[in-house]
Amino acid sequence: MAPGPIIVGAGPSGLAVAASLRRLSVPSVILERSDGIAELWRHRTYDRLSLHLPKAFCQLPHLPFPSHLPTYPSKADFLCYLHSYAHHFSLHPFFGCTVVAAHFDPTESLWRVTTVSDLSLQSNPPSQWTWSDSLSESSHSTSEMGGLEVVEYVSPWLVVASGENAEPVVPELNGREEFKGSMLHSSKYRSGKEYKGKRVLVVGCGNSGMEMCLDLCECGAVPFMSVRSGVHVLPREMFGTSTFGLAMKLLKWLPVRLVDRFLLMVARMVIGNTEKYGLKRPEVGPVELKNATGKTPVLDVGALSQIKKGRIQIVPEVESLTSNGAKFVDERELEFDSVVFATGYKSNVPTWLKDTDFFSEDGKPKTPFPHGWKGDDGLYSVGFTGRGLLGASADAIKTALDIAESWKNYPESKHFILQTHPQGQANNVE
Ligand SMILES: Cc1cc2nc3c(=O)[nH]c(=O)nc-3n(C[C@H](O)[C@H](O)[C@H](O)COP(=O)(O)OP(=O)(O)OC[C@H]3O[C@@H](n4cnc5c(N)ncnc54)[C@H](O)[C@@H]3O)c2cc1C
Ligand SMILES: NC(=O)C1=CN([C@@H]2O[C@H](COP(=O)(O)OP(=O)(O)OC[C@H]3O[C@@H](n4cnc5c(N)ncnc54)[C@H](OP(=O)(O)O)[C@@H]3O)[C@@H](O)[C@H]2O)C=CC1
Ligand SMILES: O=C(O)C(=O)Cc1c[nH]c2ccccc12
Repeated sequence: MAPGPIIVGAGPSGLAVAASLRRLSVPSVILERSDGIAELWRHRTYDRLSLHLPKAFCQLPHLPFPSHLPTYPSKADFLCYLHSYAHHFSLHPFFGCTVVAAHFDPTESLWRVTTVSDLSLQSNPPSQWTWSDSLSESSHSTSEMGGLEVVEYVSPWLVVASGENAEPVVPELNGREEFKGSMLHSSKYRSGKEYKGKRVLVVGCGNSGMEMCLDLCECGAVPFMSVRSGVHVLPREMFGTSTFGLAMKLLKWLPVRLVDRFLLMVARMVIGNTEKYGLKRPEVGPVELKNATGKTPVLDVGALSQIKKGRIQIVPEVESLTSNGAKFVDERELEFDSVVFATGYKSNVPTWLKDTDFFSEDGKPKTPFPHGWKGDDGLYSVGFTGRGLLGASADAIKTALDIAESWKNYPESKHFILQTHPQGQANNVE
């Protein structure tokens, strides 16, 4: 029996909800598949990554970024902040614990969460802990599975914080097996240094595709960017302030469509007509599209000027890969040394969360923002709003307040307090 809510994922969302709970004196258990916090940011992002939104829009609840950090902190700055956040709130996730199944047990009104634990990733395997309650002993069942251990955790509350970007999406292009060069997803791309002098096809023109093309360019490679349905490119800043911040301010007073018209008008003045370079704009405006589909506008950090100079070449949708390159839907055929798929990510919730219709097939809550954070029977989702870290923080605060209320009313006899945890792992409240 977990000593409080079970949180799946130790990314920014999981840490934010655990910290918010801790401030309300509610202990929690964070289950994380990786060997440390924020696996996406540590292991699945390119070297030159920095926040595209000003730090004020990316900080987690109850602890601002240090003032000495630049407006757009680097990946290293952000990771440093997340580590100090976990330290500040004494959060100790259980690492190496992949949640493989979770379901609500209506007879006991409890969530049963099955994990496969990779002991090599854990400094402190959960099975070493002792629990104060007799019930907890009976329900904390473990069994060995080769080098792995299967552990079931049980709690009245389950917080899904496994992320919208949990798994890479790679399209099943015709001819994939024939292509002889290297192929990888953007989550495996680190730097353009490895591609000096190479012709690289980047499939996808979101923030990842754009920035990797820029990186390739700066490292002496020859990038081509394949654009399928189009993209809104906006300058990162307008009138000396961040475009995102300005849009947020305008949205307080004006309808979305008017804000979009304003952003597109200023964007045209600042960066020109992007359609001229093969970057078709979607019919729907950038904010409306983000709200409706989660598709993020690109905030330009330099790629556009390389596109204008012809150093990043725009190509249409890929029709198929060939042994030494790709064919495009306009029948052109070009040679490439490597293909990088900047084709986005998906949630993995449908693979492990069973018997609930709270999440849809794409692994995100069915109920639209801002109401998608709370399901039935003590189920919560944090970080699935399509609104980045700002949305995750808002979810975390609401979730923690709601759980704290129900925790208060939960019979004292059922508060299972983890008495000893030799290496001090759980987010226990003294
Ligand atoms: C390249 C990139 C740059 C971004 N930049 C920004 C930005 O500048 N600003 C912004 O607001 N947003 C940005 N985002 C959006 C991003 O989603 C958020 O920054 C943030 O990482 C979301 O936090 P999260 O905790 O919800 O998800 P994640 O960071 O993905 O964390 C989820 C955690 O859950 C773990 N997990 C997943 N499945 C399981 C499982 N079954 N069992 C156990 N653990 C599991 C993962 O290992 C991971 O540690 C960016 C995204 C990407 C890909
Ligand atoms: N510093 C920052 O703030 C950064 C933030 N991010 C964020 O990370 C998240 C993921 O971004 P990203 O990795 O760019 O992914 P996105 O989902 O934003 O973009 C995916 C791109 O791949 C294209 N695509 C998908 N499938 C195919 C296919 N089968 N054939 C051709 N093209 C395809 C999409 O085109 P189509 O529109 O046609 O589907 C789109 O251009 C976003 O929220 C983004 O904002 C990423 C990088 C930096
Ligand atoms: O990365 C995301 O999906 C975010 O929500 C943060 C973000 C990065 N670039 C943006 C541009 C417009 C709106 C949000 C973002």
